[in-house]
Amino acid sequence: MAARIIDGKAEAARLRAAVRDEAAAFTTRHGLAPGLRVIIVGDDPASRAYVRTKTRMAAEAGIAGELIELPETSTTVELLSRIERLNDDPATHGILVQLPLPAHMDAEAVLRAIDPGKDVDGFHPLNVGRLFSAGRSLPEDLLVPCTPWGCLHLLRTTLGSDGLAGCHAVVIGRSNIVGKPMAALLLGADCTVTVAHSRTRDLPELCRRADILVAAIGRAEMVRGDWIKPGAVVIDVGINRVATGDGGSRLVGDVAFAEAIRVADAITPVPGGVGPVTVACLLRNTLIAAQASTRRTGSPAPR
Ligand SMILES: NC(=O)C1=CN([C@@H]2O[C@H](COP(=O)(O)OP(=O)(O)OC[C@H]3O[C@@H](n4cnc5c(N)ncnc54)[C@H](OP(=O)(O)O)[C@@H]3O)[C@@H](O)[C@H]2O)C=CC1
Ligand SMILES: Nc1nc(=O)c2c([nH]1)NC[C@@H]1CN(c3ccc(C(=O)N[C@@H](CCC(=O)O)C(=O)O)cc3)C=[N+]21
Repeated sequence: MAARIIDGKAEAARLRAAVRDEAAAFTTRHGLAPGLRVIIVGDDPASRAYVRTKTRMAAEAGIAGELIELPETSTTVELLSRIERLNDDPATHGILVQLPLPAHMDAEAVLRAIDPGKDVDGFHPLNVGRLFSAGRSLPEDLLVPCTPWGCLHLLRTTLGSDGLAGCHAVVIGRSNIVGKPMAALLLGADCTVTVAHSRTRDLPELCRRADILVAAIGRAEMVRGDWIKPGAVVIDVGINRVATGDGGSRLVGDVAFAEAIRVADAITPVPGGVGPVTVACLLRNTLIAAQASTRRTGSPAPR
């Protein structure tokens, strides 16, 4: 039987509707909408398209989103001073710096400079540390990286809230954006977790032992149908643009979808899987950051 297709687009719409209700209540209470600032450096067309989606979705959810576009030639110091100003701005509750940054910039220093309370990507070392030291339940105000949070959310909607316990989860990829935080969240959900990467031996054999397989590699359709355990749940994080015969292009994931669908119990498509849920989580994190800032100070102004 063909696998269930996990509808990330529909789930994202549900998440955004919930954010919209709470954002409206926040705005009424505080006279100020939750505010998100997305900074993009350089003019990579794909990155620009993503960030435009983020700010448009924000507006629809009642979040005041603003896109800050900086030239490729900006320096780390210039970006840091921009972040400092946003850290001090009471109307800014969430700050996201689109990655990757140009190679001449010090990305680590940039991520460290963002106020951890406004770090809606969850990439600041303080938030990373809180995530990795959390147990089964995450602190309510913790800003968790959006993509892995979205993957966990889709797994819970597919398997039920207790359906993950005891599962062997294999995560392919060990980046700070996806693989590592994904592993931390799955551990917190009582999975037995294996993290694979480019030096892992016999990856197909390892994957065949996974009840839950998360692919975050960045290689088009690398995971084949015969790597998948019958009945497994497959989460495909990969976003790869490949050329089509007619001179156009299309998006594919890291998993060979047409093969996998014949073996898996459930699978996320690309597009329409993890991507939209990632964006919904960013809005959710902005709301959480805004709410936490008022708890800290009694007003929306964080200082
Ligand atoms: N849907 C969404 O919301 C998002 C999607 N993405 C997509 O997810 C994918 C991964 O992103 P990201 O984590 O940032 O990518 P990175 O390039 O930072 O990490 C890729 C990981 O895959 C591993 N890898 C590469 N080749 C192989 C291989 N042949 N066998 C096993 N492991 C391999 C690397 O191993 P090693 O560490 O050894 O080099 C690395 O750990 C990309 O397609 C990206 O576009 C990313 C973020 C959000
Ligand atoms: N600081 C930072 N935070 C990020 O979260 C971050 C980042 N940098 N850099 C790039 C990656 C990538 N990423 C995506 C988010 C949504 C879709 C998405 O919505 N994709 C749609 C398709 C979009 C299309 O059609 O092009 C989908 O999968 O259906 C894709 C990719 C977030 N990232």
